[in-house]
Amino acid sequence: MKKAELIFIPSPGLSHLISTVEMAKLLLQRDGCISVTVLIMKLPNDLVVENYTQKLSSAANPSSRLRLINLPVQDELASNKSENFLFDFIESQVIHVRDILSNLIESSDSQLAGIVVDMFCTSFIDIANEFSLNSYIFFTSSAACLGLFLHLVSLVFENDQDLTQYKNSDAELHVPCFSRPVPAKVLPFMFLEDGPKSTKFLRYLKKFRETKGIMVNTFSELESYAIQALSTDGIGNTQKIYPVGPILNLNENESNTSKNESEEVILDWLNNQSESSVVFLCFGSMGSFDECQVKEIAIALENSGQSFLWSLRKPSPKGKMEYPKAYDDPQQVLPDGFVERTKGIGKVIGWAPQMAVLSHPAVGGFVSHCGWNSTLESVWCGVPMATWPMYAEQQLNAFELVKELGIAEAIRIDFRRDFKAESPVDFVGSEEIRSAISRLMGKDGNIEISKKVSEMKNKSRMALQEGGSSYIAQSLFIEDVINSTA
Ligand SMILES: O=c1ccn([C@@H]2O[C@H](COP(=O)(O)OP(=O)(O)O[C@H]3O[C@H](CO)[C@@H](O)[C@H](O)[C@H]3O)[C@@H](O)[C@H]2O)c(=O)[nH]1
Repeated sequence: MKKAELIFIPSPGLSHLISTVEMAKLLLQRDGCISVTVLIMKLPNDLVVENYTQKLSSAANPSSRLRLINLPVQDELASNKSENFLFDFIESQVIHVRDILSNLIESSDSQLAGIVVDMFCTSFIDIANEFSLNSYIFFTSSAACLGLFLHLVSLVFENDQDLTQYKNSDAELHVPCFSRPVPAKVLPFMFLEDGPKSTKFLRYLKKFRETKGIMVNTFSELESYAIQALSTDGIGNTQKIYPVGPILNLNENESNTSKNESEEVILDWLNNQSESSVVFLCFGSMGSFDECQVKEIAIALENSGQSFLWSLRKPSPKGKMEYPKAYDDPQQVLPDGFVERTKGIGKVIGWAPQMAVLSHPAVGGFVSHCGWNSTLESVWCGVPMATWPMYAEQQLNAFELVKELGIAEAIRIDFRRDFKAESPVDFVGSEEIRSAISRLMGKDGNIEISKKVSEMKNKSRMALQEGGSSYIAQSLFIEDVINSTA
């Protein structure tokens, strides 16, 4: 039987790549007729992604229906410091993607069923159109975020609104995917800046309308309101929405970039802590704080008396889009004597084996930047969160988690940090952090939250089982793909 081949094109960076690859693997597992080629874009000097793709390639067996093609790394872009760096980089790949698609159409023993791009890669939809291929989106954030993005597109392109009016504004927006008004303070900052970057991103998002369907890394039980709104009047278009998640990397070995601290040592340490006693702090692949804020967190942890596991990494060099790296010696930024005084109850690490940590029974709470993958991982493991968003759509996620879904404590909802770590624009004092951690970890503080998170843990697992909501959504997507190649 002729196979249907999908071409996945995630944007550069680990978080989008990992969930895309996991999505691809799941489709392969679900249907023997599907094969997938993932086109991988690596930013210059991205050793983290390099490491991940190498492990992935060496694990793939030759008969595998998952194929990886590395798009050329363009070193000259390493010196591009423009605001639009990411978009320039992605657009510079158009020519290569066109060549690859053309070759695949000629040579493949499968029929190309379409391309699946993520939110930053919709410029490739034009190429799919040239070859009369279908386009789909794999949306790596929440359904509520998707709803907001589509709403902003219609405000700008249909209602001629200028989004910069919401910068530093106390206004609230009525967004179909949210049951309550959304404060302008939690809108992704990128949209509020006057410049080519926000215009470009909005144009990318407008192209969602040209796709046949949108797979969202969420599940119906978690975001029922948003998904209902999207499926009825949220978009006003004909795309199908497929809540297919949570799509997680349960085999972390592939993405573990740990250098200083092996997973074993960390898990051994957790093994010696009592159940639900440890607060885990981790701020995603790009998360870091300046020294002042690091000290404040340390004071809060010490004053809380709570056991802790803290993934602490140093800010990337100014103006560089690099992952923060572990400190050679974290004591250089921690308060004097902190490591000594907290020995036994606390551990400071670099990159964390996050899924393994969240799955460990000793972990009772998670201070998170609210990246969507981290959010889903926390829900999957039934660990309540405290929100400390930093950039991208994380403030919106924090708002959703705390106010809409009631599954997280707030440290802050609208904290912002400059993506390029050029200047901290916000600061949280130790007492505010300590008191949120106490609420998160306290025996009485978060009963409602704990209850809801533990319900969602069960529901997230059921959603993926045969007959579950996400399983059915995956089947519908597969049916659409197979039918369109018939
Ligand atoms: O020390 C670490 C840090 C991160 N991770 C993993 O890295 C991923 C991080 O993903 P996510 O939580 O989504 O955060 P970001 O890396 O910040 O992801 C980007 O992409 C997400 C999905 O679109 C967005 O929600 C975020 O705002 C955006 O910053 C997760 O799987 C974590 O388990 C680790 O394993 N160890």
